[in-house]
Amino acid sequence: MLGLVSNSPGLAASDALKAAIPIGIGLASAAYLTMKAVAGDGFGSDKSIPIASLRAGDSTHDKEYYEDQDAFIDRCQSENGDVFGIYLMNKNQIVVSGPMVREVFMNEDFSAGDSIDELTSMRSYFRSMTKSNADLDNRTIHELVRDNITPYLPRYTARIVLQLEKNLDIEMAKYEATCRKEDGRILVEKPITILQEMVANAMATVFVGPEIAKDRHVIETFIHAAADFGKVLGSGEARRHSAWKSFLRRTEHRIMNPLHKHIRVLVDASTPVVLERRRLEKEAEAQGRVYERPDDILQKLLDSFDKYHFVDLEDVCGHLMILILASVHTTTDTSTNLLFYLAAYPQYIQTLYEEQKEVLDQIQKEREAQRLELLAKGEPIGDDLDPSEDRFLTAAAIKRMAHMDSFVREVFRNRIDRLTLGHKARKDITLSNGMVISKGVTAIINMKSAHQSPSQGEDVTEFRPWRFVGKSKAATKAAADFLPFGMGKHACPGRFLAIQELKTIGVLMLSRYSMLEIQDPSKTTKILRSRIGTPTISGLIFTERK
Ligand code: HEM
Repeated sequence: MLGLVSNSPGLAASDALKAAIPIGIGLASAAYLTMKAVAGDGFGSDKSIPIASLRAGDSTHDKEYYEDQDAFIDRCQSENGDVFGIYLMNKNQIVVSGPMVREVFMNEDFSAGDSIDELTSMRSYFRSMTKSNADLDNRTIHELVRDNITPYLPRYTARIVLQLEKNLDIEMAKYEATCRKEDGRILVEKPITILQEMVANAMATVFVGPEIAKDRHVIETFIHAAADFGKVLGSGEARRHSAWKSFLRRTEHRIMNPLHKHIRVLVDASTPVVLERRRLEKEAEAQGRVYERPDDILQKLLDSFDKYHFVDLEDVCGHLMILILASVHTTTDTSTNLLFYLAAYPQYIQTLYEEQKEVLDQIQKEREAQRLELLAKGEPIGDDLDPSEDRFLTAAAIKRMAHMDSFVREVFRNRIDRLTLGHKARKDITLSNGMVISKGVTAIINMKSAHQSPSQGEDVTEFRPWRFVGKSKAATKAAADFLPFGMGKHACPGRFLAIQELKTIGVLMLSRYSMLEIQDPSKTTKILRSRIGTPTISGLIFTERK
């Protein structure tokens, strides 16, 4: 979900605002504007919450924040403590830091959905894509992932890995043919295009099954839906619209939702397949056989049609579309970013490569031992112990790669926006320090306070990829010290799939390439700290493993 919102760069909102504010504001008028912001709208009535001062010449906090997020937060926190007001992204918000972060995530009267909707009117789009489950706080989308993807992940893994591998080879072959440099070095100017193909194909094979995923239109939908959506979501100005304009905008969304054409693609591609599945099921029933159900999310949703109150196939595809929006772009973006981290820190590649060899060696030995034991007992060796599969990247193998897991977690820790995941108060809420966040006000999370707290270990401002090895801190563990997936009841249910894909992509890349280099090293810092959804601004050079 995050990616959808972040598609709209934060600066665009401040740019829009800048246009409305006279240039050349001095210290005095800046102070006036701060006061106006406080009194005018949104901070609420609790005067004990301090408002961060504005830098001389600034009319909002956007510029200072985006110039150096860490320095901005350090200044504000040292001047105001853990809870303070800021004017960012066209909006008055209360920054919540440290131990109180947990209180925001765990209190159901704070709503991340309300906050995103205020910025983007996203819900009106979603409502126009589905025919059921219109209730604001409906948990269906969460449950679809929790109940139909996560528990079956080990079963889906073989298909996901195969698809990632296949598309990596197809895409790299294109570059090898046209962009091969000397010494086995291959320049890829837009690495995200490789990851788009890999992730879209892997997600499609699980979401709609291999047959429907063969349809190129379906893959294009998986790749482009989030970007098309991002274009119409806007950058936050919607919130400033009058009630009348907001109404018009919502009506427009219902009629001109660009995602309707993507839903049509899914419906058209899946209709014949679903009909054929029905026919085969009936045939099996008539012959007294057990129908072997296809193993994909579409089938699982059809099997639970009544449970989820679906209306028809179009409705099912609308729900699938929301899952696509939540999953494909976020995973594509973060896996592309992972490659840039591998390129920026080449000194860690050998350890990661050795780890994958060691894990696969170990699994091969264990399977050999199991086969020998069965032989010794005179028992048959099943297909599950087929020696040709000894070195497959199974879910269990990927799970054992502790260094890769720690690397991925550290990438998230390092990259994350320092202020994000706003939650809007649905009523006046008193924090444990006695401060009250008023109804309608957004509490925004100080990620720096969570991700750079002393509990993270040494050198918290540095990238230390083995920070979490040997600790019980898996990259999937959503908690107060790791918040890229949120935490609590609404924590991203797709994180298990996302992390598994990210680790697999890292493993596959390093099994084929011994080194990655950033084509334009001057962009390194900017890329490593880029927001989810921002375009990659440099190519990557891949060196083939000999
Ligand atoms: C790297 C990839 C991903 C990132 C960074 C990410 C991040 C997030 C975040 C921050 C939230 C909001 C959590 C909160 O409100 O506390 C969220 C919610 C959600 N995500 Fe993800 N996500 C990713 C991948 C996925 C995938 C692969 C799926 C589906 C297969 C998915 C499905 C969802 C859903 C359904 C929600 C809404 C949960 C709710 O409101 O209860 N996400 N995600």
